[in-house]
This record gives sequence, structure tokens and C-alpha cells, in this order.
Amino acid sequence: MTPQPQPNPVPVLSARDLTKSYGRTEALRGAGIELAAGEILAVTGASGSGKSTLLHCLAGIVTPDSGAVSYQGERLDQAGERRRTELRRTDFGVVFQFGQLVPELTVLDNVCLPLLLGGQRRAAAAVKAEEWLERFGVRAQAGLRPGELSGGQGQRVALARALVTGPSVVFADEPTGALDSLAGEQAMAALVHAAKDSGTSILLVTHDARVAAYADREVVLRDGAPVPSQFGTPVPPVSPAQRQDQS
Ligand SMILES: Nc1ncnc2c1ncn2[C@@H]1O[C@H](COP(=O)(O)OP(=O)(O)OP(=O)(O)O)[C@@H](O)[C@H]1O
Repeated sequence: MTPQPQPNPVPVLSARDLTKSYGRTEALRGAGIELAAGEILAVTGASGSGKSTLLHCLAGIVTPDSGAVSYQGERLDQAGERRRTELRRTDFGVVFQFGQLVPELTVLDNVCLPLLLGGQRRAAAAVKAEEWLERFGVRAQAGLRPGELSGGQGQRVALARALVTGPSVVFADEPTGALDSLAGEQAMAALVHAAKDSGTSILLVTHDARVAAYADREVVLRDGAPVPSQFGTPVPPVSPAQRQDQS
């Protein structure tokens, strides 16, 4: 018998029985999920199935109507806005489809920003930011402004900014959704490499099977709840050669 994937006994992040409605729309209907330390989990599903809402609840951006969200044993759904903002600054990294870089700041300053907000000195922040720009292959662009970057470069800068604080969890909502397939592949490969290197967990929302193939495990949402089981199914490994074939 094929062994069934088991949830990590002490997940870094977990949610159970989440519900969330917007007016009469039930975005989440009893959704549960567990994310292990260092795990890359893809949340997939049709448009409107509740993927982004689930990510927002897990990241403490949205408060569920009912159910529990726990981060390292702390109830996020019961935490105040100040604590949730603090966690997003210190423990979580967030990246969306459009990187949301600050257009007036240089690439380097964009990546320094979360460190400066966390109280680090500028010189130390710049050293760290340059390291992460290097890891994502965009150090040469450090002095440019976001408007001068290609879509792929901009998204890799956004990923560097999400990881520069050394978060435990990165929430990535369609991080390659605005990119062509090659740029998307490069950004995903860089993200997975960096996360595995630093032991960062990633919650990855995507509707793209090729992006989901980078994950360790996949949970499919349908109508606001996971199918077929709360703990998801492992994603079959996809070799780089197969990925090339698919692009
Ligand atoms: N802020 C909001 N106000 C009103 N309705 C919302 C809001 N956010 C989400 N919804 C609704 O909740 C449902 C789930 O939306 P959600 O964005 O979570 O789905 P999704 O799976 O991420 O979709 P997509 O893949 O299209 O981004 C949808 O019917 C959506 O219209």
C-alpha cells in the first residue's frame, strides 16, 4: 500500500474549520491546512475557490469569521492588529502577483525597507539586501527604480524583499502570474532554492500546475474547502527537463 503523507506533528502554521464570507459569498467553508517547517505547500483550485482568502487568513491579513489559525502555537485569529502587523514584519514575508515595489525607491532601498522598518541600521541593511539581490540574480539592478526593470526582474526583487528579514513563512499569491513562462520558471527556481537553503516555509497560491510542481505538497481547494483530504496530496516530482517540455 502506498504510504499516505502525514502532517508534521508540530506545524509552523495551521488552520482549521475556517469560514469567511463576503456578504452572501462564502469564500471559505471549513478550510483546514497545515504547513510544516521548511515545507513548500501549493494551494491550487479554480478561480473563486478561496485560495487568496485562505492565504490572507493564514497571513493574518484577514480575520476569519470562525475557525482557528495558529502560528507556532499562537492563535493568530485572536491576535490584535498590532501583533499581526508585527508578525508580518518579523516572521512572515509576503509577495503578490504584482511585486508591489515602491516605485520611488531604488531596488536596493526596496529590499532594505523591511529591515529599516525593523530597526536595523542602513549600512547593515544594505549589506543584507545586496546579498539577497545577488541570490535572486538582480544585484546589478540595485541602483535602478522598479519602473526600469523587466517583469521577471521586478518579481525577483520582490522575492528578495520578502526573504531578506529571514522569515519563517513566505506567503506567495500567484507570484509568477504576471510573468512569461521562462521568467516565471526562473523566479520560482530562485524562490525554492532560497527557501530550501534557509529552511523557510512557503505557502504558494497558484492556478498554474507548472508552478505547483515546485511544491513539496499540493492542497486543492474547491468551494472554500480542501479536497480530497485536509492534508493534501504530494505533488509528483517534476524534473527540470519535464518542466522545459511543458513550457
Ligand atoms: N474582499 C472581497 N469582497 C467581496 N468578495 C470577495 C472578496 N475577496 C474574495 N471575495 C470572493 O470570495 C470568493 C473567493 O475569492 P478568492 O479570491 O479567495 O478566490 P481565489 O481562489 O483566490 O480566486 P482567483 O484564483 O480568481 O484569484 C470569490 O467568490 C470572490 O469573489
